[in-house]
Amino acid sequence: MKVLLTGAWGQLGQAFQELFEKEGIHYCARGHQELDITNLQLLREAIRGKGFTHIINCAAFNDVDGAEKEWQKAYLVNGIGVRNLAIVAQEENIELMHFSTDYVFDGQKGTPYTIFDTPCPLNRYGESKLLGERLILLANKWYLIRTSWVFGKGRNNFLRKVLSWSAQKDRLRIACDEVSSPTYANDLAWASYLLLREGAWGIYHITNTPASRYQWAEYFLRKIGWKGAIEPAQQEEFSLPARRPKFSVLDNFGLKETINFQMPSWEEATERFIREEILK
Ligand SMILES: NC(=O)C1=CN([C@@H]2O[C@H](COP(=O)(O)OP(=O)(O)OC[C@H]3O[C@@H](n4cnc5c(N)ncnc54)[C@H](OP(=O)(O)O)[C@@H]3O)[C@@H](O)[C@H]2O)C=CC1
Ligand SMILES: Cc1cn([C@H]2C[C@H](O)[C@@H](COP(=O)(O)OP(=O)(O)O[C@H]3O[C@@H](C)C(=O)[C@@H](O)[C@H]3O)O2)c(=O)[nH]c1=O
Repeated sequence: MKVLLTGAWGQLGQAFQELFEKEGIHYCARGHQELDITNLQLLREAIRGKGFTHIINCAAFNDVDGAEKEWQKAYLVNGIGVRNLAIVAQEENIELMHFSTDYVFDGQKGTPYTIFDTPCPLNRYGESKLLGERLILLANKWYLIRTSWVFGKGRNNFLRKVLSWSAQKDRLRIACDEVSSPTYANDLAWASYLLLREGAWGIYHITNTPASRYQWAEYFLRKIGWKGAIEPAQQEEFSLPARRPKFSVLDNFGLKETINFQMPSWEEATERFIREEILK
């Protein structure tokens, strides 16, 4: 196995790097500066004849509010970029793994979304990720993994935001009507790697267990010993540019059935995150 990792310095990219170091997997990590997935010519030069067996694409435009205005940027990275990777993977007979989001769903279903359900995004970011879902099909052997509320190394995840709000205020208002599943990047990388090792291409949902933003933030802040007040709030209160689904829990059906691995609970994953990233 020889893996090309794109978007290698994001949360998930770093989780894969750590995992591959531990497992002794031969890999090549390329960040945005070194390899821009929106440039097909550059991709061909970087991949052709290098002996890669797998590409894992962790590159993405993840600014959900920003994508409302900069939708072309989002479509380019999350759509066209994935198409480029699919073309080269197809040309070179390389397996392609890619990640999508719960935000391809509108949240209206009321029960967890399975891999059978039909996407219907509420915002531009969701549209751009759905475009990527369609274009990855150009590759011969693809793994499409939807996940949600990813947290790991780096500054840009919900818990990091909560942490910085908690340093500035002694009273926080957190949405209790927004429910999905927090997903620790290390758990996601591990389960994805097991799929890769199994050679089980196809579509998957991989998340930790469900929680509201409020439950998650409260658990985290109490575990780190924050003494301020946390009040339940409604999503509408925040008047953010992008609409977000209120209930976008993904059902992991198909994962355990394939690799016999059960994703850990969000509580346990959050505790590990605190030990590994916050208190280190
Ligand atoms: N974060 C989340 O909550 C969720 C993420 N996902 C998906 O999971 C995957 C991993 O997400 P995560 O690790 O959190 O993402 P991050 O935002 O942490 O990392 C994305 C990385 O992609 C890089 N990148 C951006 N544009 C390009 C480009 N044109 N070419 C190459 N690299 C580029 C960024 O570099 P730079 O910063 O330098 O631009 C960044 O390092 C993505 O597909 C994402 O959409 C799905 C659900 C939830
Ligand atoms: C400002 C504020 C927001 N919120 C809540 C409401 C709001 O919907 C939510 C937004 O948090 P974030 O900006 O971290 O969420 P967002 O960036 O939309 O998170 C999403 O990112 C993309 C990449 C995904 O794919 C999704 O799975 C999901 O993780 O935070 C509060 O609870 N209190 C506050 O004071």
